[in-house]
Amino acid sequence: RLMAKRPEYAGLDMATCHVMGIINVTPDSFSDGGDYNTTSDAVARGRAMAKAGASILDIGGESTRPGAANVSEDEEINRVVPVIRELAADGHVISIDTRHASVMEAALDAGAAIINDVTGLEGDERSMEVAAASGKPVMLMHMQGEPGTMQADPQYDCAVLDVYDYLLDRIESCERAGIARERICVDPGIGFGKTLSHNLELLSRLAIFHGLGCPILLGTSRKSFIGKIDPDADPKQRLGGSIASAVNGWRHGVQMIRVHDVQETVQALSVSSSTSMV
Ligand SMILES: Cn1c(SCC(=O)Nc2ccccc2)nc2c(=O)[nH]c(N)nc21
Repeated sequence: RLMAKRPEYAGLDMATCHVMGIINVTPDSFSDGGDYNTTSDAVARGRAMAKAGASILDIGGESTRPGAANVSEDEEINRVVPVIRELAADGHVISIDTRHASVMEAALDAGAAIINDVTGLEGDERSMEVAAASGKPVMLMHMQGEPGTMQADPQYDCAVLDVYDYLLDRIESCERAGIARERICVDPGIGFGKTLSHNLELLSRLAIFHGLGCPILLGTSRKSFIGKIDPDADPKQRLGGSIASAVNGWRHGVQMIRVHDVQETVQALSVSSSTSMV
């Protein structure tokens, strides 16, 4: 009897929903002051997230928020490599959140298992070749414009179909470069060049992206669309909305969810799946 091959991505079973923990290795994310605090705090946070049930730890050294301070590629490397090295040595699955090829190379060398690029491997002309040569899984996210200006006036004919077409184009570009579809994950890029209504359209029609034949990653945690729905909520007061949008993603069959609050999200997904007759 032919055994059905269980869907897999980065060694993870794609028949279930995984939580990806966010680790921003930027001085303002952790205690201000020397790198020692930043590295050791980030490593401790990663270990806690893994213990709380995160399947992947997403490590980034450059904030992509509008108005964020610029970081040199070398500074970005100096921030993320020590953290990746320690957490990869523990055996955790690490994704490197970067749009720079040089940072991808350093992170992969330090043990990163996945490339998470908010520019869909377009932000640096060497990214595609670095990703292809690495043989590692990639995460392709949609962004309209650049982080600094993307929220000025986002325009789409139809946000869902335009994002779908972009992701299909990026997948085909990756395949031409030798990246098999089996090592590609797609992501609609909530908050990256989208108005509130664009974000809500995408969140309510996430299942369409299964048509691309790749696992789907969703990042909604603490994002400003939640603050637009509940204007009183600053980023640290958006757990309810983050959880609700994670469960919505799960309901649409999303396979990975990128969050700050791992334990709470893991619990919400466990209760959601336990209370739904499948
Ligand atoms: C690196 N990265 C980011 S950073 C933006 C962020 O968290 N903003 C934010 C966080 C907290 C509060 C307000 C805004 N978002 C995604 C995503 O949605 N998908 C993938 N694949 N990678 C991503």
